[in-house]
Amino acid sequence: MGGRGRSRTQRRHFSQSRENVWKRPKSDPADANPGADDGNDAGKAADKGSWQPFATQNLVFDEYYKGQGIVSQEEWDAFMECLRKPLPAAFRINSSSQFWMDIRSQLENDFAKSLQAEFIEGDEVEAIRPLAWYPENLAWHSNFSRMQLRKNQALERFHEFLKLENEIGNITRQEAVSMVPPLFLDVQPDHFVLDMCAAPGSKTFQLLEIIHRSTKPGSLPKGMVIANDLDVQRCNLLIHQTKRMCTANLVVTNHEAQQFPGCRLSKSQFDTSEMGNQLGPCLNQLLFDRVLCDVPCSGDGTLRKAPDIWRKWNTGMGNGIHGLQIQIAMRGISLLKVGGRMVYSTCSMNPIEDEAVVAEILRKCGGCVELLDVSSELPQLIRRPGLRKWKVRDRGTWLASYKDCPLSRRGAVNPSMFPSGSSVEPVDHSVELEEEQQNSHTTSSEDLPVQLDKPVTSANDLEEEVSGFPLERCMRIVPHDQNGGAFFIAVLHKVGPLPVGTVEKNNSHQAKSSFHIDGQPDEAQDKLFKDMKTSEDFSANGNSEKVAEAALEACGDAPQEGPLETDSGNACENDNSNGVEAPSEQNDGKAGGKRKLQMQGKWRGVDPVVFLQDEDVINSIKNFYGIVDSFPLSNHLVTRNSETTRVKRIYYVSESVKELLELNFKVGQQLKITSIGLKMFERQTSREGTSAPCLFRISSEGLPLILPYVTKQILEASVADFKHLLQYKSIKFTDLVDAEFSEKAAKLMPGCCVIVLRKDNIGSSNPNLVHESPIAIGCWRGKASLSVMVTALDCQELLERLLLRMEPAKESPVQESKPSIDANEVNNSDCDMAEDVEEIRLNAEG
Ligand SMILES: C[S@@+](CC[C@H](N)C(=O)[O-])C[C@H]1O[C@@H](n2cnc3c(N)ncnc32)[C@H](O)[C@@H]1O
Repeated sequence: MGGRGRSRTQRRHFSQSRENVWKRPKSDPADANPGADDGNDAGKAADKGSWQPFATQNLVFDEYYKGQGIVSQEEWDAFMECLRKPLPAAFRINSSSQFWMDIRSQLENDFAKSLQAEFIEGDEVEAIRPLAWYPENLAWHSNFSRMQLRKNQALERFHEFLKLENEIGNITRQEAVSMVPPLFLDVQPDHFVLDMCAAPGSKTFQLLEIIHRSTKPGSLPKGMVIANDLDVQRCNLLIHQTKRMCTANLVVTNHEAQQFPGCRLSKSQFDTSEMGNQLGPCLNQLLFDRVLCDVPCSGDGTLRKAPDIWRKWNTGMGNGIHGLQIQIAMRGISLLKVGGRMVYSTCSMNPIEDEAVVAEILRKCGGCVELLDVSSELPQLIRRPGLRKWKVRDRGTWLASYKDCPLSRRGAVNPSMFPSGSSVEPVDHSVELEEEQQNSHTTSSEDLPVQLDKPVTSANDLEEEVSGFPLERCMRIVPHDQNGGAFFIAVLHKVGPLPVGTVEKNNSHQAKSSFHIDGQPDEAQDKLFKDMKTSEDFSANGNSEKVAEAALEACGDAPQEGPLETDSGNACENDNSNGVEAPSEQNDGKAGGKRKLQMQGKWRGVDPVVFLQDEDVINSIKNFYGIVDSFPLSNHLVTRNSETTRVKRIYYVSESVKELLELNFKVGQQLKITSIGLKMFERQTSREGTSAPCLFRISSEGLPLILPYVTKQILEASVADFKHLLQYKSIKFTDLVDAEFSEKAAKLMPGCCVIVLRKDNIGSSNPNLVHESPIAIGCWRGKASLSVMVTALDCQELLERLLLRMEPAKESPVQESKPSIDANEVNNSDCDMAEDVEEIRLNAEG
């Protein structure tokens, strides 16, 4: 359980990322979209002021992908027709949720049947179905678009179910194809995993689920996930997403992935005997068993859910980001252990962002990395082999080889974009180049419709290069094969250490070429590049921000919209209670720093990470809740505030994360950590809270982990009392049904306590519902009553789950007699924990 709401700020970010919405065109679509003048209804909007659907045609796009041979000529129409249709909704059941089996059973036994009967009469298409290639029926495809779900009255019950479960954190709405990359990583529970470009976190969530897969309640896996993203606001979305998972094995960082720190101890720092005792053998530097490299890209695989890409799409998008993609991937390879696996993926169909990048990795790594043939893995997933032939298109001209590229364009076109990857012989072209630049008019921009009329080399006239690498082992998922989006995936295996200097060698050329922004005249680009070079902000890789920013708009897995709720708790000690808004210096979007890497201040925009060493605090918590020694607290608790007297939240970190932190301290805090561990304890702020014997309450997020180790302040409740608590939020001791429970509750110390649903009460009649972990909630023992400390939404969900489990008995909490005291009265009059309860209630109300 735990608060799963979203703050107002976050709601704004979410709504800005809405997909498939109708938008008022900023300018006449015909200005930017050749399709608008080409029989495209949408483009013919006579009334510029009216709301128009997105145009779903772009002639440059057509020409480009026909030329690249992404699909055969015979399939072209089916491919395009599918791309123009809205994307059906897909979602995943979070296997870490306590109720995942209940939810799966509800989908299989209830919705799959009722929706089918209601909507698809006589039709063979299923209304909803599990994705055959996803393990254990955990991922689902629905044949309804998000628009249909929102608008169709008859789908209301299903839509409400999706919204509630999504908000609670029991399901995650995620594009089906975006679920694929983590499945090819072969992650094990003891693996150290780096998710290089992780926000908003859909795949991070999957990775965490996998490492937690076989852990028992109350225990933690040996592995960990570091989820990194350049964009601090998107990092906050990721923190929010993953907060729904009870994990102490996650670290969120905010770096340019291509510069991700290696945290390598110098020889002098590395005292073998000391390290041997304190750190695992791999932690003299940061190396990973698995790396997910889901890079920023042009995002044209998401056209179905982000139709504005039709208008924006041009060949410069892919060409412009190719260099950055190589840099990120190469950094990933260098951080990968020998023997480790890296998945490179994009939500773009463009070979320049896909096969060309993979080929360049293989070229640079010179035999130390191999491209794996994974054709036997996930056999039910329909995919196409990667291409070995493709061409480069620059400014409306097809180029088959780098030698065809005019000198003036060699800043923007890179040898690595071509299948052979070969550069021309290194000749000094500076004089020729100067002449060419003087004579040329470089103001025409690429791909604009007017350019289409000029004679260009036809794609078929070119003598194509063919890559010597087995790129057919890459996978391209195309929309019409499975009625989904498009994705590209390559699985790489590091078989030996990289030759020294591999990563740095070619960066300068790529840094410049990746800085190409479509439509910018060469001089302008050069100037921009020079300006950046001289500006303080520019690092060797600073280019990424600009290019990534353009690509960000298009990148997949945009956060989903839905009704929102707030709750406290990301890892920033200074945050306001919503848990999403980072400290003000971090989030100053108005100052233009919206998508910037935060570098200001001593801690570069984030709060310090500090091990909680205050024995008094630790002992008071330990004694109050009777936490047994087998649950180690010392060296596992961290705060984000160096002044222990002002600590608000205490986070629990796994053994692996603890070791990582120790290493990070030793290397001078190279890692910029925005979030770490699991929020376990929170300081009481209400008047009554501060006078309780223990100043810290157990947080909802941390409760499932610590529950088996709590021996004091914990009581078992009958189903009736448990339900009443969820229903009325606060109950006087005298109103509790079970007299023994009432007596015990009155004898608890004032302050936070844990109420566990007595196990034999429910679920026994349903053989599908075998649950190991008990159902428990945090409560507050006040002067004369018990009050729940979970959000209204969580209470609602728990009540519904209990009701479903007890269905054979047809018991309904709503039909039962109400205790004599109303929850509101209790909250106001008894004033138990008034502030906290009020805060929870307000949060729940959004
Ligand atoms: C395709 S999205 C990642 C989606 C994510 N893996 C998921 O499944 O939710 C690409 C991400 O890369 C981030 N990004 C862009 N440039 C970056 C860079 N140089 N280093 C790290 N992240 C970057 C963007 O902020 C964006 O969140």
